[in-house]
This record gives sequence, C-alpha cells and structure tokens, in this order.
Amino acid sequence: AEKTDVVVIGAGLAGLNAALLLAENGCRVTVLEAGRRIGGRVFTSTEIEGSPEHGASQIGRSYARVLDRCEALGVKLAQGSNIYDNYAISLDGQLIRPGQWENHPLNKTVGAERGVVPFALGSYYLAKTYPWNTMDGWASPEALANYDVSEADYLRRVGASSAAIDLVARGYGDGDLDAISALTLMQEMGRAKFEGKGVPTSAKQDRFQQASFLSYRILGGSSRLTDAMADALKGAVLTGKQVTAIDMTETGATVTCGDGSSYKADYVISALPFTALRKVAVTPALTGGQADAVKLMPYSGQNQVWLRVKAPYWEQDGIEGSMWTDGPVSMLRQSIAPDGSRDSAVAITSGVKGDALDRIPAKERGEYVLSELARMRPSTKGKLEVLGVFSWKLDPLIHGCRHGYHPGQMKAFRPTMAQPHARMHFAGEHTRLMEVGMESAMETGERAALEILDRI
Ligand SMILES: Cc1cc2nc3c(=O)[nH]c(=O)nc-3n(C[C@H](O)[C@H](O)[C@H](O)COP(=O)(O)OP(=O)(O)OC[C@H]3O[C@@H](n4cnc5c(N)ncnc54)[C@H](O)[C@@H]3O)c2cc1C
Repeated sequence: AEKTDVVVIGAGLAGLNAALLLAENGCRVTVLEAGRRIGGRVFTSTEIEGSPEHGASQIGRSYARVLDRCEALGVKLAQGSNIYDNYAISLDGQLIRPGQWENHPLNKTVGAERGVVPFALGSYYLAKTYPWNTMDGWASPEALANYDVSEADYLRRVGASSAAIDLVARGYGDGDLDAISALTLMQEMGRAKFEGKGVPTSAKQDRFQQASFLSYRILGGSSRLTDAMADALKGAVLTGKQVTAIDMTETGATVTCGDGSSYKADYVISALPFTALRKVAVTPALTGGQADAVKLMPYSGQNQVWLRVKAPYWEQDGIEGSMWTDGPVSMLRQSIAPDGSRDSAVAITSGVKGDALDRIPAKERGEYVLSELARMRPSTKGKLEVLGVFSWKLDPLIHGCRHGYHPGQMKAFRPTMAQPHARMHFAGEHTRLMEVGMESAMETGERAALEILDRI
C-alpha cells in the first residue's frame, strides 16, 4: 500500500479544502473519491441542455473561504441568477397571487400571520423568535437542553396558529413537522439572520426575498471550482476509489477500497456524508452518540425536473412565473438570468413527495410532472418541455441532498459526532458550526485539517 501523511476520503468541497490546506502546510495527501466525477454536491450537469446545476449554484457575498479559493485558483465569478422573484401559490387547487394571499378565503391563519405567504411562515417564526444573539447559539448546551423539540412543538410554543403550522408542514414536502428538530432549522436561521443584517425585510416578503442579498455564481458552472481545487492537488486525487474499510492501529491507518487497493497514512479524514460513511467498516468501531449519528442521521432528498420554457405562460395568466404548490411538486422555480431571459425552469420536489416522484421511472417522471403542473396551472400546458431529470436520493454515492435531525437527535449526536476517533477526523457540511451551504463544507474541511496539523 502507498503511504502518505493523510488520506482524505471524498472529493467534495470539504475533502478538497482539507486536502489543499494540508498540502499547503507541507503534508503529503491522497484524496480517494468513489465516483468518476469530482465535486459531490457541487455538480454542473454535462448531460442536460443548458448545463444546469444539480447542486450548489448560489455563492453568498460572505462566503470568505469559497471566494478566496476562487480568486487564488483563477475561477471567475459572475452575478448570480435571480431565483428569488415572487412565487405564486397553488393551494387546494386554486392559483393565488402572493399579493392576494392576505385577504384570500383560503388563508385561515390569524393576526400578523395573515400577511405572510405560506412558504415564508416557517422562517417568519424562526427569525422572529430565534432566541440567541450569536450565530451558533443553536449549538449551545442550553439550546440542546431546551429546543431539541419538534418543529411542530416549537411553532405551537411560540404561538403559531394550527392553520399556520399546517401550511408550514405542506411547504416542507414531507408534511411531518413532528419528525424535524426545530434546531435543524435554527442552525440555518442563525446564519441567515446575521447574513441578512442590514437588509430591510418585512413580513410581506417571502423567504426568498428576505434572503435575497446579492449572490455570485461561477462562470462556466460550479464544478469549475471543485475541478480547479482537484487540479491544484496535482495528481493527489484518485477517482473510482470507493472506500469500504478504515482500519486504525496505534501507529497508523489503512484505508481499503472496493477495487482491492489500499492506502496507508498517519491520519484519515472522512469527508463523507453519514449516508455514505455508514457503509464503511471502521476499526476500532465508532461508539455511542457518534456511532448513532453515522447510522441514523436522516438525509432528505430533492427531485429535479429541468424544463425548457417554450412560451411565456406567465403572460397568459398574468401571474408570477415561479410557483409554490401543496401538490405533488413542491415548487416550479424560474431562474431569471442576469440578462433578464427566462427560458428555463426547474420543478423541485422534496420530502416524501420527492420520494414518491423517485419511484416513477425516470423516463415517465418528467411527463408526469408536466401534467401535474398543467393541472395546477393550466397556462403551462404545452409551454414547457422536459430537458432532463435528476434525484439526489437516487445518487448512488451520496443518497440525499442535505442532512437533518429528528427531535432529540441534535442533543444525542452533536456533542460527539465530529470528534476525532482514533486517527480519524470528520469533515463534511453535516459537521458545520457557523456557515451554510458551500461555505459550511469549506469550514469543516478547514477544521479537520487544523485538527491534524495540531497533532503532527
Ligand atoms: C440541490 C442542492 C442545492 C444546493 N445549493 C446550494 C447553493 O446554491 N449554495 C450553497 O452555498 N450551497 C448549496 N448546496 C450545498 C452544498 O452543495 C453542500 O453543502 C456541499 O457541496 C457539501 O460538500 P461536502 O464536501 O460536505 O459533501 P459532498 O459534496 O457530498 O462530498 C462527498 C463526496 O464523497 C464521495 N463519496 C461517497 N462515498 C464514498 C466512498 N465510500 N469512498 C470515497 N468517496 C465517497 C461522494 O461521491 C462525494 O464526492 C446545495 C446542495 C444541494 C444538494
């Protein structure tokens, strides 16, 4: 077996950033990636016309690590597409303009809630009641002790009406707010509240508008960044290496791949989502809350149907092109390019509704989604064409789009799940503390690299 100082498992942003930092600090590093493609959840499609982004696309203005790497590697940025335009509402089979919502007969919410569109209600309550004045307050012992309750319980606690809670549940696409820890959502909110500071918001704005501080995108697609990071590692990234076992002793670690090859190192970084790590045999075995986290942490999916807009259906019915729905498709999202063109859209579905779509064979899924969109919004009939489909739950290596916690799991998992275990360290967006999205993956790669540099 080849020997290096550190083997990093997984060539997503977290693994690549860890490997680059270690290499920049004089370590010999090998990165093992199961797929033939670099980047994980950074994935610019090469199959679908227009090269849409299956994963990360929007880069926040405060993503210091991402922006820094882009600059250092010559990866060019451009202004992000606008995905935050107003969303129409399709509820109980009726099509409603966001401006009509407050006084609409289907709006059964009460008091100040009435002015908040259904898909913004969850974040409206979270932003209003976020109990801490720090970004990582959600991770404090006090938070773990008192707030690791279901989102439904939390919303009741802060006075949301049952009609509002029902709408929030429909918005998540899985309908089960009892299964989501409120702290999962507060983790996002902690960051968003501070990132959005200074941007005036009002309850009349939807979630997307409230978060619509300007963003960047990568010219040529997000994969340009992860490809450039891998290139900078000069041959240290090996693809087609699906890790199946990590064996550690007092003096070193051996990492074995499905193709029979093995790699020796002093230390190992797992930059795998827990959905993937749970399939790897680790010796000595993980224990306690850490073992439970790897085995049980839930990941939600996301189903995408990419569409060409053949004619402006929004001009026919005079309603916003994007639409939130309580039907079998979570949302129709139109992205408005910086030049104002609106010729593509994506139907995105998450939660159990996404799982239901996953069960429809890929060839039929797109047409099914088109027929459901036409039922909810007749003006789309004949004006949309399927370009391709993709599902993160069906991705054979990642098995999901993002991690979450059931009530009680944050308390059980957080204290130990990212702690070093023997010679193994943990990175990946699920182990993040302060950041969100791509920046969170970078943050965790940095932490794991620094932990190892401290030990050498
Ligand atoms: C639909 C979607 C939209 C998003 N949009 C945005 C956005 O607009 N802005 C933003 O900032 N963030 C966004 N994100 C979040 C961002 O993409 C992630 O936070 C980040 O890419 C996660 O990186 P990671 O390195 O933690 O994990 P991953 O990217 O999942 O990397 C894990 C890697 O491990 C590999 N692997 C799995 N099993 C094995 C094995 N046994 N052996 C070796 N390798 C293995 C995988 O193939 C993968 O390459 C989005 C994510 C999704 C899914």
